[in-house]
Amino acid sequence: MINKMNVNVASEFGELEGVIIHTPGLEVEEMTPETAKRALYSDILNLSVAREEYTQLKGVLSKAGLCLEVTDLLAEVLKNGQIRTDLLNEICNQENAENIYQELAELSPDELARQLIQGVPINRNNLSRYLSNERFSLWPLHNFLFTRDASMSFRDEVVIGKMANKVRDREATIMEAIFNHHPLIEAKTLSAQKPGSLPVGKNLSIEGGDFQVAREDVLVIGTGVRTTAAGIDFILETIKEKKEPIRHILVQELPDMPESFIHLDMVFTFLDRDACMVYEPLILGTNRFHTIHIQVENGEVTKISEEKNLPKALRKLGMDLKPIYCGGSKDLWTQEREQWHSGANFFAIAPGQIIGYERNVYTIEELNKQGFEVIKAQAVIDGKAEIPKNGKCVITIAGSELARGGGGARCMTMPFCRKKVDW
Ligand SMILES: NC(=O)NCCC[C@H](N)C(=O)O
Repeated sequence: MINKMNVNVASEFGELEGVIIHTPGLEVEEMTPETAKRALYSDILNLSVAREEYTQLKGVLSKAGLCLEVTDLLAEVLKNGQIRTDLLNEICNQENAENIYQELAELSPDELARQLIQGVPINRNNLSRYLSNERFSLWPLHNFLFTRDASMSFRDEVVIGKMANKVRDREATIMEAIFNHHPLIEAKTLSAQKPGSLPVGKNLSIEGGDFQVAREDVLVIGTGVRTTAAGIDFILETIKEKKEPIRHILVQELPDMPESFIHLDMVFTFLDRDACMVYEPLILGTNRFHTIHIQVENGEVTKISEEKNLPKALRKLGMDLKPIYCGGSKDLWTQEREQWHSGANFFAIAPGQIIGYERNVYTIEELNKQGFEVIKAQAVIDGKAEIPKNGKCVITIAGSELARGGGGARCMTMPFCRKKVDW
């Protein structure tokens, strides 16, 4: 019997207590080279290889804290008749699929959860549907293995994302239902899909890959193709409402192209109290992508100003982080190659204890030079290696196939509870 857990995330690396993941299912293969772009993939995946790799991530996470699967959480929530009706109504309305409401309403909670994630094949029972080029009435959620993006924990709240692309909208709707109704998790939700009366602009979108909790009072948020200025203004308005003595938002602009720059966590992740991973050309190099500091005091924006770069801005706020270079520091080509395959995307299970792809060998070598012991995930899972009690380490997972989906360890994890960091 697991006790109810309160959402509590005030850092990127406090010891992990609870995390939500999604083991990839049939949905990741439901695309062709032609439709991969619409599915937000740059290549097509092989499910059995991806699952085998994912098992390593899950194995390590399960040793660190409570590791919950979206499908199980959703199926639990769907056992309640009223919640199920409301959620189905919302999804069918959102996706113009009212015609399948009844057939979905009759499914068992487990089967409904599966279909809401893996997609509902089109029933070709009239001429329009018979001739349709579409394969599904409800699209498979190809990207749900990246549980990071549809919702984000911040202190005792969960912000429900407003996804930049329609193909990911249902992920956010499902996460909202889970956080609002699952008996195991106590959370306050705040939906960017439904900003209500908050004065925010048009084109609001915000995704978890851009949202990082540096400290209780400091957020770092990327803006680019996935998170808009209006998305960050939404967060700003909610912070203003709290009227706390002081809060900071550091904003990092991101390039639109190539697609490996979609989120901030593809170029910058926190590793420890004193270290961060950076894609140097964007985070430290001279470029036209600004770093902006928004200061909020007692419910008012008191200052918006430009900073030299993220590590310098964080240093001014008392967080002195040594930047470690994705791809190593010698060769720009290597940096570009490893950044493309999520080489900067690390997930911390505790201060200085991080998970990343073993395929990014130059990045792993650089971490090792900076004092991180390299440990293979399989060795941890098989009990042949221990995660050191207090030492720094990088636990490497296989990721040749997973990386083709466009994300790494941070993208594949949605932490909802971490221990307080002893700063
Ligand atoms: N935080 C992340 O960077 N998530 C990776 C998301 C990849 C997914 N194919 C997408 O384009 O949304």
